[in-house]
Amino acid sequence: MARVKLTDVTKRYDDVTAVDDMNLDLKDGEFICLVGPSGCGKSTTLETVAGLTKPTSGTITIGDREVTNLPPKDRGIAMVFQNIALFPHMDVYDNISFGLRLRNFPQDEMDERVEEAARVVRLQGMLDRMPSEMSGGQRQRVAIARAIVRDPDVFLMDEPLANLDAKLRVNMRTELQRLHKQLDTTIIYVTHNQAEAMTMSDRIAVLNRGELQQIAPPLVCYNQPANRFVAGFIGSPSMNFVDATVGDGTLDANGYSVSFDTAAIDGVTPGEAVEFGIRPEDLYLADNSAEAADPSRTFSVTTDVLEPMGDEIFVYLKPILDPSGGGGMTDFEERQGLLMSVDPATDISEEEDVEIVLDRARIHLFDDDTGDAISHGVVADADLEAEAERDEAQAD
Ligand SMILES: Nc1ncnc2c1ncn2[C@@H]1O[C@H](COP(=O)(O)OP(=O)(O)OP(=O)(O)O)[C@@H](O)[C@H]1O
Repeated sequence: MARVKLTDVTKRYDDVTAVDDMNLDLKDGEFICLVGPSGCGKSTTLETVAGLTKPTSGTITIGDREVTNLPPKDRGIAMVFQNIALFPHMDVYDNISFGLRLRNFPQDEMDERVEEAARVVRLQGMLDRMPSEMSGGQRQRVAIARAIVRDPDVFLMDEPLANLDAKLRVNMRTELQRLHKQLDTTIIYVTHNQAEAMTMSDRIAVLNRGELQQIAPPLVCYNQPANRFVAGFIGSPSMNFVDATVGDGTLDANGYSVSFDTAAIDGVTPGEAVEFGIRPEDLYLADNSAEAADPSRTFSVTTDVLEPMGDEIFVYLKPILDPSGGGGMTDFEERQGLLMSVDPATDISEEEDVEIVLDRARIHLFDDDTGDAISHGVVADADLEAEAERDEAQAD
């Protein structure tokens, strides 16, 4: 295992900046996922570490060696790609040991390494099988074993599970986590799959347009996104965003006000336009009259389409209208309504008028211009206490 460091790495292709001034510092043994929309520079970043692409500027260090100008074979890395290219005419043993044979490894050491790698990926007893006699998942494990035998300091994986069916993907995900624990190797892993990134990584690096947006443990990216982009990208379904104005101790959107401790947040002033974000699971149906009677906490909405997902129901809400009746159409109305996720046992139907509550401790505020996060879940203590008292009184 080895520390991997990218310092000011930029990669340009003619007029495209694929990677823009990337700085990453990965600890020994860390599992990092690179995520972001298509074309954001994930693969290019990985290729610069692999030595398959030379950065336009910047340096790359693996362990204590600068490798920026070294060929791939001298970097102590092994790669596993999406399209596993096993040699069809070779059995599993020969496929796994291919790289070692090229390096003229002695037979007994080669046997030992292949056996060990096969054990780690649970392919013992299959060494004389041909690739055509194996399932997609088994073939993928051969590809991983081929990387393991090289005993690399760093594994680079580019969508290694992308071609597998959903069930196998989940199995392989746990296999990779086990492998990481067992080998204790630094892994840089490119994926489109959020579940993979959330479950496997020590930290997620979120990229957009070649730029690093945030690198942090999965739950930090989820709960404290650095900016609106990360907030919208991490989490499925996506966070709801609403244009709002900062009031005096309130957050106002479309004629509604939520009491909000604006004084506790640095850098926002009354009258300022902000964007607030709330995740679908942080919206609730008002289920007691104390909540419903408190206009600072509830909104009257009409349900639109319902999507029962098995473990939850996605409830699309029609856009909220200004309760004063004034104002008419607003830009909020032209936007999509909010999405709420509720328990599958909830008694709810389409076209139903409901009162919803939003969990104020889970509101994210973003700068309207830069998209940078201003705050996450700031609620005045006094408000929370008052709410708790009302809820308690209601319960009695
Ligand atoms: N060899 C190349 N020549 C020119 N442009 C390239 C080359 N390789 C990548 N690019 C461009 O660089 C940008 C980043 O590409 P990259 O493949 O790194 O993105 P990615 O995040 O891995 O995308 P995906 O998720 O679709 O695989 C894209 O705009 C792409 O078109």
